[in-house]
Amino acid sequence: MDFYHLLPKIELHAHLNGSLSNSTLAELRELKYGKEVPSGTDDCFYKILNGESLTLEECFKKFQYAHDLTDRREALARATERVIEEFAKDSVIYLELRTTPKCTAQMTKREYLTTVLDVIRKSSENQRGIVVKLLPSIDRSKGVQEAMENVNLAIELSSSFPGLMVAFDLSGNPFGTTFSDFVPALQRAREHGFRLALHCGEFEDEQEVKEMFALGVDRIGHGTFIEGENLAFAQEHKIPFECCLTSNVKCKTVPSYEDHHVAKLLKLKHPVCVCTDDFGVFETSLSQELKICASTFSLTNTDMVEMQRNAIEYSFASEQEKKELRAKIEQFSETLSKEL
Ligand SMILES: CNc1ncnc2c1ncn2[C@@H]1O[C@H](COP(=O)(O)O)[C@@H](O)[C@H]1O
Ligand SMILES: [Zn+2]
Repeated sequence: MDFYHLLPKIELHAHLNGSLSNSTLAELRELKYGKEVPSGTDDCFYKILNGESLTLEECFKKFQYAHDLTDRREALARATERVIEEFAKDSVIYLELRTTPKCTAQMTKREYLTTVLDVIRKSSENQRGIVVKLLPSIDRSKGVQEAMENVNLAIELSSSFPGLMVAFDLSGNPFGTTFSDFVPALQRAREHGFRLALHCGEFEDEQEVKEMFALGVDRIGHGTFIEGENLAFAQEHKIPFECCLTSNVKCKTVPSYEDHHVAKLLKLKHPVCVCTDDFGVFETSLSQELKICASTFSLTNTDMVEMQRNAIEYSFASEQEKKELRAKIEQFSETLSKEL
């Protein structure tokens, strides 16, 4: 089996509903609508079911499908299980999964969040060799009131799920929203012990990045357009970047793998971790992302092991968990050096 698959990996930036593979979508579709693919099913889902290649626009439709198919507890639980299983199958040993709690016709936001948390708790009880944490997300497009609702809900539930919700994410379509409006909610999360892993500098807005830094960001999601003074600040404070290569190339926020900003960060020896973002939507895996990173920037296997070792330090795992994760990487590294 190949090195990237076997390498014990750390995933720090993955959205639950973007991480549903084609087979998971097919399974959830059957759960909701039955075996028959009804006539009139749009071509795109038909392509997904048949594993045909998709255009970018069709890839983005997967978010809509995913949201439709995870609108009730059983389906959401199944989706969460599948995502954890597929990361574990890819030798991911630590996963920080993020999701926006949603209120649907069939469930409340509280039910949404407890469903996901219950599955995560069970997955660690089953000892699948993967540690999973949850980062509740704030979807910017849903507005400030929902943001505060999410924070209050997470605060309320955190004592029932100790150690599982470690940080808050801010994501979603940023256009037409103002970051400062979300500061009170994020500040409240912070005061209650949540770290902040925000989508930051995903588009060009120097001022917004400054405001995020002023609030305090523990990790930067993407950071595509962080340059100049802001980059200097990130360097001074050693704020890690979560770099999602295929996501950025497919969304065209970077022109190519070669031109991805991770190149600049690697050169600066700035803390970075390579992540998938939405492996279902962008049809990738963490192994594949690491392989692309290594081959594009001529990194060795030793460099890639080191990248995973470093990612442990950027994670929001507890000290005990970090110790156990480090041991797994060391064990792999020793086996590797014996084979050489
Ligand atoms: C491509 N780059 C991105 N930039 C910003 N937000 C993104 C994103 N990819 C995903 N999301 C956010 O995650 C949601 C899906 O997962 P959940 O329903 O929360 O589990 C999307 O609806 C969007 O809000
Ligand atoms: Zn993201």
